[in-house]
Amino acid sequence: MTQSLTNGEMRLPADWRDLFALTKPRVMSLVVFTALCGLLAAPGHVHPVLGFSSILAIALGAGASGALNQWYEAGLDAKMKRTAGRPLPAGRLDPQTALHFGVGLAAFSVFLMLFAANWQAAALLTVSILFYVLVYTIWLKPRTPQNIVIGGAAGAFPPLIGWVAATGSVAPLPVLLFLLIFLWTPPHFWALALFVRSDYAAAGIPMMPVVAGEPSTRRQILFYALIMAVAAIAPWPLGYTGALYGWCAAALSAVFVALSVQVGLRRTGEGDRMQPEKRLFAFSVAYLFLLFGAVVADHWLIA
Ligand code: HEM
Ligand SMILES: CC(C)=CCC/C(C)=C/CC/C(C)=C/COP(=O)(O)OP(=O)(O)O
Repeated sequence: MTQSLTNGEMRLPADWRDLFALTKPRVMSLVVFTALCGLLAAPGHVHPVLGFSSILAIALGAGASGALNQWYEAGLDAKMKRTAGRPLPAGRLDPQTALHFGVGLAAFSVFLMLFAANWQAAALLTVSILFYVLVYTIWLKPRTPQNIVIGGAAGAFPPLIGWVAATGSVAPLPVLLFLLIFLWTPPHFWALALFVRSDYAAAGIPMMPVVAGEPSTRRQILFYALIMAVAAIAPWPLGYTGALYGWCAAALSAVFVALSVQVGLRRTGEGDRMQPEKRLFAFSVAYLFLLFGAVVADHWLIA
């Protein structure tokens, strides 16, 4: 494998870039950020090297689960416009390499966590990887439109894992943060599913807009956004965070709910370019980045 120079810029050889793409780096950036915030918001002091290694373990574990997800779904991904260009359906990577990469990285991430932090964090990391790959990808996703409601729990684990890596135990605040991501996932994903519905229909994946239709999906987005807002603000009145977090959570959640009302009260997006749905999807990502940033800022202000 040689490195190639393109336009004067050093680029990774194609196969390394494909392995990297297999880890879903853009999606996992938010997973890793929420994990880092969980670790930084925990009480006590974590040695920087051990803290860094713990977050690296979560990044590698999340990446491994993304790779295994793509290995299992290569056939489905080939049927959808959004995913047809991924390394496996596009034929740039062979399935066996992807499988070995995913399993090897998953095992390495759990051992790294075991050495860098504690067995509790390593156990939680194992559960999240298995949850995403076995419970969500293999079991629920092809069977039920509730797939992301239940399976989405996998994506809610990282801040809890970060906290447990730092402290060795669970506490109310990271459990509330788990609940927040759990309730955030349906509006995050269904906003996107509304505008790529035909992709999922073509691949025969029973996502909510395909099975229950648009109006029902819109109502459910609004429902989850409302209870998510309550869960987001709750740590403040319950005394687990201060007012800085509280006001940030209230302001950000107000915008999230306002965008969800726009999506929720629309009859149909057909005939236009689904602008409100795209706005909600984009904001959902910014929302979680900012909210978790606020958890850490609030913690440092109080500490
Ligand atoms: C089962 C739960 C979830 C499902 C089904 C889901 C699905 C998706 C899909 C299909 C995309 C489109 C872009 C792509 O394919 O790369 C996406 C984007 C994204 N998701 Fe999720 N997601 C889920 C949970 C999460 C969680 C828990 C996080 C992080 C905490 C997250 C963070 C992101 C980010 C940051 C993007 C934007 C990536 C970009 O900029 O392209 N997602 N999600
Ligand atoms: C620590 C750890 C293991 C974290 C896992 C984090 C996790 C479960 C994130 C879920 C986010 C994600 C990539 C969803 C994509 O759904 P999809 O696979 O249905 O999307 P696709 O249609 O793009 O393949």
